[in-house]
Amino acid sequence: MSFRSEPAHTHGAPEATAVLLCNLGTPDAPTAPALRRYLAEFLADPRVVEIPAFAWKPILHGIILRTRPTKSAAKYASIWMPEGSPLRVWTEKQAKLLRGYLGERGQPVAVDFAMRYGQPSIASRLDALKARNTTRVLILPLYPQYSGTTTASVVDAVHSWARGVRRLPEFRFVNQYHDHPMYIDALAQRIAHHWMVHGRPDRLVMSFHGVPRRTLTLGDPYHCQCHKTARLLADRLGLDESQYKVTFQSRFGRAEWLQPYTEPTLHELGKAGVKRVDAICPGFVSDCLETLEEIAMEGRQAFLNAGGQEFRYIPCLNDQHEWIAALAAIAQQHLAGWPVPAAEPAALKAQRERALALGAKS
Ligand SMILES: C=CC1=C(C)c2cc3[nH]c(cc4nc(cc5[nH]c(cc1n2)c(C)c5CCC(=O)O)C(CCC(=O)O)=C4C)c(C)c3C=C
Ligand SMILES: [Fe+2]
Ligand SMILES: [Fe+2]
Repeated sequence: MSFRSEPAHTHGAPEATAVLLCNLGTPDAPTAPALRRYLAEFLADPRVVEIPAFAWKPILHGIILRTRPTKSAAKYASIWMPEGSPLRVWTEKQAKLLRGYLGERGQPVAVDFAMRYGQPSIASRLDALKARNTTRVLILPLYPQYSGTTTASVVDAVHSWARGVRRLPEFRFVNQYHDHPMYIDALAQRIAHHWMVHGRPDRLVMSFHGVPRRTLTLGDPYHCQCHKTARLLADRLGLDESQYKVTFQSRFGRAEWLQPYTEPTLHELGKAGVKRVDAICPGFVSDCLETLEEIAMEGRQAFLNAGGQEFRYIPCLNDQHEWIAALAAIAQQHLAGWPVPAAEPAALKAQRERALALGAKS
């Protein structure tokens, strides 16, 4: 192990605080080679696929990475935006907007974003922050519900960057905010606004990304946190249990995942004569393949093909004002009490002179 040589600390250079928004990641292009690169990194993470490497690697490289990239690329092509992958476009926009909302004791807080898989990597953004003399970094995963498969994997990436660095910044990590009142409020307002325009459905389906069921029995709080988010949101909207349903989507592989599964549920609702369904994905804060293709396209078809009459997908929080305000509050709550270095003597002198000019007693 060797640590990089680094420039000596530049005395007098302002030390900075930064918030790094971390999302899952996405391919660079809707093409099979880009998907192969992305999925190879993603699916090799032992946090994501908990199968011993000797058993998993032959399946990943021999089967999955030969077949899935072409199929997935076509799906990505159907949702790609002129500026790029929706997940990246929205995450970048959230970072840009959040920059305008944050300020700490007169010190500006830098805001950047990174992806756990693909680009811009967490390591590359931490390098950039360090080069700007950032000495405090708040890691804010864009996952409201904690899961070992996602949140903990972001922490792993930060630690693996840290292993090669001589002079480390201080870190703080946001673990979860599934019940944060401003997050719940932003979701409620999203839905209420949608209902003001389109009217209320017969059933609101709240679909969360799934994880293997085994992780629940092994102690992952994800399932409970999804249900708590849903219950708080339903309370806030005045829905009783017959008016909404919590489901889990995106099952991968043959093992059992959290149930009930989203698509079969939509099919059953259509078959049971439920006429109108709205779907929202409260665990995703940025629209992406899993929401725009799997729910808004495939989910809609499942419901309509089974006899349902109207299906509306309610978009993610994306760049909604209430959501960025919630992110700012979450960041500020975690930045609170973080000691910042005493002001430079020159700044203190200028401050004193301003105070004297304003009539303060010396
Ligand atoms: C293989 C197991 C997977 C686990 C466990 C998993 C957990 C998990 N994922 C998200 C959020 C997202 N996942 C997305 C895509 C995606 N997820 C998996 C697999 C697992 N996810 C795959 C193979 C893919 C790739 C898409 C495909 O080929 O079908 C995305 C969208 C990314 C995008 O580019 O749009 C998100 C977001 C969470 C929150 C989570 C656990 C809680
Ligand atoms: Fe996923
Ligand atoms: Fe999917």
